[in-house]
Amino acid sequence: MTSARAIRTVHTVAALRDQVRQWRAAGERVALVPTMGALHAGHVALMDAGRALAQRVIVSIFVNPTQFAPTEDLSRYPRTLEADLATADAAGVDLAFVPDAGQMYPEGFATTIALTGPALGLESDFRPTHFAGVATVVAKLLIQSQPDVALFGEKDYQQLQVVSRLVRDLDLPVDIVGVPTVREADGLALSSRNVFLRPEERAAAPALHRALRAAAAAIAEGGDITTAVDEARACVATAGFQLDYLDARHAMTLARVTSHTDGPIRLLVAARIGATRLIDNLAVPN
Ligand SMILES: Nc1ncnc2c1ncn2[C@@H]1O[C@H](COP(=O)(O)OP(=O)(O)OP(=O)(O)O)[C@@H](O)[C@H]1O
Ligand SMILES: CC(C)(CO)[C@@H](O)C(=O)[O-]
Ligand code: BAL
Repeated sequence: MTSARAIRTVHTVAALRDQVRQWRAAGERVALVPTMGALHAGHVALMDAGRALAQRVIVSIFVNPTQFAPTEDLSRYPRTLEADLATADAAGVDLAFVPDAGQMYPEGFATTIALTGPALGLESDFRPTHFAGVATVVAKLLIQSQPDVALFGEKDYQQLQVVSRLVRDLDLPVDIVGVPTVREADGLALSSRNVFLRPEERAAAPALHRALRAAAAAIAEGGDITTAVDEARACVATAGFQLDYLDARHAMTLARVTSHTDGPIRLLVAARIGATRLIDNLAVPN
């Protein structure tokens, strides 16, 4: 026997706003979890964190076309709406906002957010239009739903820094909360794109996390940062990846670091294996 779902699904900004207005009138705090669907345990961790911080949790599910370049995987991005609604419902989410592209980008749409700071380099060297698309859609989602708090995964670490900067710079009245990366037992970061990995690629994939862990440990023990980064790059390549980048950066500004005194350090990597591009990152312990 299947029980009825408690989650409500809306497709329009008007219906979303109406629901949020009612919650606010009742004095309830609202959390937003923005996603592109194909939900997994990483997304559920964001929903759980939202539940702990607010009485009401909204998940948005929208595969945002403007953050994909024409050459990227927009058309094959996994779309599993029915399963996603069941997952969100089981996680205690109150509302799923599932707009279509016409709702988010009506005829004549002509506005994009321009970024510098943490958006420069790393992902932007390989996906130059990506963060403008992310920042614009995230700003829209925050303005549409006006949550008290919005949850983002550390898995997309540069995105988290870009969104945190965006909210400060545009005075958006919302707390941005980062949630630690959820991993498979072998260390691979959960990601919607992991479904594309062929068995031999899946077997090789934990090398990303292993390489970051080894480099983080070496740097934490006082080892030379450039040497540790070079060794990690070599490990990733040996495992069969083509490296886009692997670098040591300041944990908040994402400026390049070369010395232990340059601030809290984060290691970030993006690499391709077969037809799949994976990203990961790790803090260097102080
Ligand atoms: N393993 C994870 N742990 C914690 N948060 C995660 C994890 N994977 C994704 N998230 C977060 O979930 C939110 C929605 O991400 P998204 O829908 O793009 O899923 P994804 O698994 O990151 O997919 P993709 O394969 O596109 O990177 C983002 O804030 C992202 O950082
Ligand atoms: C934040 C986001 C939902 C914007 O489309 C997306 O970039 C993602 O899923 O990380
Ligand atoms: N999680 C980031 C979404 C993207 O790669 O477009």
